[in-house]
Amino acid sequence: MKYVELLYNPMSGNLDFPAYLDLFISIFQDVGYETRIHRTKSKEDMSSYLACQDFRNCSAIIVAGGDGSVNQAVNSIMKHHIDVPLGVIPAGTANDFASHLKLPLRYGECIETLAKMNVRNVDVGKVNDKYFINVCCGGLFTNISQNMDLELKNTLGKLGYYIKGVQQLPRFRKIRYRITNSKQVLDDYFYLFLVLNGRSAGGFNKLGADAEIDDGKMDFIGIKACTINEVAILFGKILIGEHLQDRNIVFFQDNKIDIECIKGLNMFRESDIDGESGPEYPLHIEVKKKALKVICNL
Ligand SMILES: Nc1ncnc2c1ncn2[C@@H]1O[C@H](COP(=O)(O)OP(=O)(O)OP(=O)(O)O)[C@@H](O)[C@H]1O
Repeated sequence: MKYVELLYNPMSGNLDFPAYLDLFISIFQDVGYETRIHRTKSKEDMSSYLACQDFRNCSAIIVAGGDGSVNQAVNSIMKHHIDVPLGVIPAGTANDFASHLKLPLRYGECIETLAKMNVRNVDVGKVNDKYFINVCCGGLFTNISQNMDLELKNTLGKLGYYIKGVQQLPRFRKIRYRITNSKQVLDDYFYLFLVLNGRSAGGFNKLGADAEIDDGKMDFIGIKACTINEVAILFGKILIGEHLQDRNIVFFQDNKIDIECIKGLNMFRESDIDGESGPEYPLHIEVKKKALKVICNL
């Protein structure tokens, strides 16, 4: 019998996904699949469960959770060469990857879409020994998702990120990065940088340029150290997706980017990948073109 593996993080988003388990089972049953369910207890549980299962007869691994849960699953799938398509149910606070795949945000519609099993190969980012699906970033704001109180996140959702962001403003510090791409070396002071695989991060859905899911390129967006007034104007432009031309933005696309932190390392020792803590500097970032099979709505 064909089956799909459903892994759900019961702590993601506003904790409502478990009420949809029967709907999930019945939608997949109608198209001929049994469901095997694993309720993940922790990050480690997600990784160790995926590492030790036999997926030979499995038609899809479906993760219900936010970008953090999906990131954990992608890391295991890539590291253990699990050749099974990944499906995502946007049950988290920020669901950037699900948006990138154009999956509906309502659970019922999303499950119906996943059951059509429209599989495509998409790009995955790799930084040092970790994989990311949406974003690898560094500098100011980058640890917001990692450090945010779970209750605040679950009650306020994305608004919680913005509130935390505003709280960080008095800590504005410039950081000197040396950034090497295939054409040039940039050495400058920044507040933060983002390397995007898709277009969105942290719920901001117009951050990157128009990008294809399998074009083998990442967008680098760096916000240069500037005055607080200029930062305010820039954030206004980011909200409407008109920031890439701003003089305080460094923007380029490439498939390999190296980033060294020259000054300011004490405060920002680690990077952030998909809202989880990322590797320490220097960062060697590359695109693994079409390396991941996903169920999408494209
Ligand atoms: N795989 C997991 N299974 C169960 N709990 C987890 C898992 N991963 C993280 N947690 C816990 O769940 C909470 C939310 O984790 P995380 O931020 O990684 O989830 P998420 O899927 O990105 O969802 P959200 O977008 O709501 O944050 C945290 O308290 C974390 O400790």
